[in-house]
Amino acid sequence: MIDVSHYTKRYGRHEAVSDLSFSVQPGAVFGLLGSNGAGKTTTIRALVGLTRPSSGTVRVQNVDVWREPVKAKAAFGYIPDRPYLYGKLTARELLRFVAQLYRVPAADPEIDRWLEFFRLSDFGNELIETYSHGMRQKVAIIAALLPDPPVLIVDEPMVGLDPHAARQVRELFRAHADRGRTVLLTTHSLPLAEAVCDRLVVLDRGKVLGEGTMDDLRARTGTAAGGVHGDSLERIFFRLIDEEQQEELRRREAAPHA
Ligand SMILES: Nc1ncnc2c1ncn2[C@@H]1O[C@H](COP(=O)(O)OP(=O)(O)OP(=O)(O)O)[C@@H](O)[C@H]1O
Repeated sequence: MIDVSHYTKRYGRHEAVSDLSFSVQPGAVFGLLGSNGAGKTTTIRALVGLTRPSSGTVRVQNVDVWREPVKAKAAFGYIPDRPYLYGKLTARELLRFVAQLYRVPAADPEIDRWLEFFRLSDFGNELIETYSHGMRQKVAIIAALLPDPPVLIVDEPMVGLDPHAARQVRELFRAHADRGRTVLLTTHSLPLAEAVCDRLVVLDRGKVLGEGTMDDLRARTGTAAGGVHGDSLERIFFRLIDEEQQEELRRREAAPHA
């Protein structure tokens, strides 16, 4: 599970994320949505131990990421938006290295299976520096999933993937959660979020505009309920952003010199 409690991140006087709280239970895919600069990557970086919170706590599998980083990091796989992979290793070498770090038993057949799954078998012994962007992204996804982590944290997973791979990855995330694991992802793809996420939080300029299931968000925004027949996430998303902009306008009119 993932637990974010009153998380705030400040850069100088700028508050990138303000008092964000949410939790994700095993078996669920949770989507973190928002406009550019909303604070999605900042939140993910706190959760994976890369950017220290200004206040609040972030926990993975009941372990505080900033108090017990090694224990927390053993519990999650992380797919960054711009993965760094060792270019002078082949995909097989890199994946064996990951398997050793995470003590994955009998990893070689598993690595072969993953390479085959992503149509990379013919390239498994080529240096990663020769790979296309999408091929690197696939290797990063395999590296995160190879240890079968209880928690998977994903920042913008679909960038650079072809439509076939994008569908595979979408199904992988769903299947991972359906096996009792926890998945958190950020994405700008509203159709992806709508297809795989059980719950969502919509952020804008560091603040939560809405949180819950699709039907919770429909109720919150007054859009039409009704499961798959209800209003789309796109409509809900724009309604939330629109409401926030009108609210901002009212605040400015009330205090023009603030
Ligand atoms: N290292 C940093 N120093 C100063 N400000 C930063 C830093 N990293 C992020 N920010 C600021 O924090 C805010 C949130 O950025 P973040 O990268 O989390 O947004 P995002 O929701 O992931 O956006 P995008 O969809 O564009 O990737 C932005 O205003 C950004 O300028």
